[in-house]
Amino acid sequence: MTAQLIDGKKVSEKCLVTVRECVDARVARGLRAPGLAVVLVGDNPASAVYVRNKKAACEKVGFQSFSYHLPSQTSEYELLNLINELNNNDEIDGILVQLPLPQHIDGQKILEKINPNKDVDGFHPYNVGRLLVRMPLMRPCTPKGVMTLLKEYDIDVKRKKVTIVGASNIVGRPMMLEMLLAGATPTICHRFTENLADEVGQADIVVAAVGNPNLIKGEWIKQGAVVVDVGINRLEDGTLCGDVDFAIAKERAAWITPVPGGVGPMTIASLLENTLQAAELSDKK
Ligand SMILES: Nc1nc2c(c(=O)[nH]1)N[C@@H](CN(C=O)c1ccc(C(=O)N[C@@H](CCC(=O)O)C(=O)O)cc1)CN2
Repeated sequence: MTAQLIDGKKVSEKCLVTVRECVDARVARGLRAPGLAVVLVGDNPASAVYVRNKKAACEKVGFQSFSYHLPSQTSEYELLNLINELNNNDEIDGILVQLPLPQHIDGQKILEKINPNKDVDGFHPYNVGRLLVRMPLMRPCTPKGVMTLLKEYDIDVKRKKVTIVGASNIVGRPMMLEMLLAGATPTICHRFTENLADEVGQADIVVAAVGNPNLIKGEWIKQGAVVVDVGINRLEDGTLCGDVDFAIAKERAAWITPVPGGVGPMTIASLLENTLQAAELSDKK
């Protein structure tokens, strides 16, 4: 079997067109375009690329973007003050603090300072808790993007065994909650999991989100499984690869996401959808 590719770039572009149409309709009704504040602290080169791409995407859909690039020595107190200002600014519907933050800043404290209604990353414990109790509001972007991708390709997750590899707060854990909400039976694997190969081998759907190049061996994949690779790893030669050994996995899977061009672009598409949703919430205030 050779897997069919799940094209995240194509699906993300379709999502952007839909967001653009909603923005145009809002503006035609006399409402303002949604506003997204993008906060970057320090000079992490990968973060700078992601932030640039997020701002470019805002422009494409007609959002107003507000940029805050702060020096790496910015204190936690200064950053908390900025978040407070953004929380109180009525032109700003969504606040995004690019991760990772410099080590001297307590990232969790910063994320918890964001007004949950403006938390377009969906990382605030309020929003994670809402997903847990089946009342999602702002849904974490990467897991939401994965669910959108699967839906777009008519890949039904209900009743399926899903193995998620990686238990991070931003991908693995909310991914498990999304899968549970959608009627799948998720298993989450982490650094203490014994016999990862068996857990992966039993899965109808594998979601890899560890950030470890080729950790998931192609031979582990069950014939006909769906493989979603969230890992984005830059190799020494500058090329990108995922967490799954793509060359072998694609010979066993029915469907597979490439890296790049798979889940990554969906993260940004979900961010824009969440920002639009936040603007609509704020209209109702
Ligand atoms: N505040 C946040 N910080 C981080 C998040 C997040 O969702 N919110 N996720 C990641 C980084 N990230 C978004 O911020 C992100 C990563 C990758 C992509 C993407 O489109 N990747 C491309 C390849 C791009 C490249 O050439 O490097 C792809 O996979 O095709 C978008 C967003 C950590 N921080």
